Amino acid sequence: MLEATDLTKKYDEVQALAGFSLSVAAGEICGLVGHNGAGKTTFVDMVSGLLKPDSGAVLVDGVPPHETRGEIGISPQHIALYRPLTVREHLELYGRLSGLRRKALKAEIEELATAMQLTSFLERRAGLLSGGQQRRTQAATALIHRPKLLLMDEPTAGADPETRQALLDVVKQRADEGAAVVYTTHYLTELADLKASIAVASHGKVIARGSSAELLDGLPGEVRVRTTDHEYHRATTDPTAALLELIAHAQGTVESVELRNPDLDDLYRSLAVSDVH
Ligand SMILES: Nc1ncnc2c1ncn2[C@@H]1O[C@H](COP(=O)(O)OP(=O)(O)OP(=O)(O)O)[C@@H](O)[C@H]1O
Repeated sequence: MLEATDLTKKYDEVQALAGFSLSVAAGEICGLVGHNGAGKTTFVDMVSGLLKPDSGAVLVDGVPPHETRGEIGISPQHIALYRPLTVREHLELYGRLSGLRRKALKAEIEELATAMQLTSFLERRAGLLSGGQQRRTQAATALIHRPKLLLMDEPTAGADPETRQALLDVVKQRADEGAAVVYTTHYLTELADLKASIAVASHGKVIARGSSAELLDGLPGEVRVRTTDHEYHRATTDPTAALLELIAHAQGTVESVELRNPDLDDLYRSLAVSDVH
């Protein structure tokens, strides 16, 4: 569904994208992670057709993004709502722009408002919504026309747990219905919840790509032993051996033992992508 190949983009002296390639299939949620300034938003803007690459190509369903705008839903990183318009007017506007009319439009608005817990705010102006309500409205404008490609750039930034869960549930449902989703986030646990494949961006390119199981394979987890005297911990790919060794050398009486499998935070650290430009 999405094929991006060797994208480059330079802003004056900053090489924002330096050979960024990423493919996402229909029905797949791709979690795009990476440090601040890695190029995630630049990539999303390119796929949505807002920005032209210096070189490289983007194809959405086989054609360039500007030829298939109606099939793309975008939830930008920064809230971009029209303050005087109500939530319903936003959804009507975005729905109409994509060709939805009358009954079909009304039905989509009702269904999405319920799923995104927006029903009681439908007649409220965007300027009077709380931050979390604005986030949900923003995401809903990307979803209203059931696009084939969903670009969600940190859609849960600053959202409360309930808002976050409602959004994750709708994104999962849309992927189950066949949408390809690019989902950027700094909350790695969300990607486990979404059962997303992972793409790790660093310095303008994708440096690791696969299922989380593939990317976590071989990474060390952690063993912790707490005794009456001390707490011991060790990173290891062989938890049983590490645990026996820690217990053999621990001082005091063992109070608790904890085994932690590697998670996406470990992956992030192992790829050393936490450096900030
Ligand atoms: N309009 C612009 N003009 C100049 N430089 C820019 C512009 N937009 C982005 N950049 C630079 O390009 C690089 C990539 O930025 P981008 O916003 O794509 O990163 P990101 O991965 O989305 O970061 P974050 O996680 O902070 O949102 C950064 O160094 C940024 O400062």
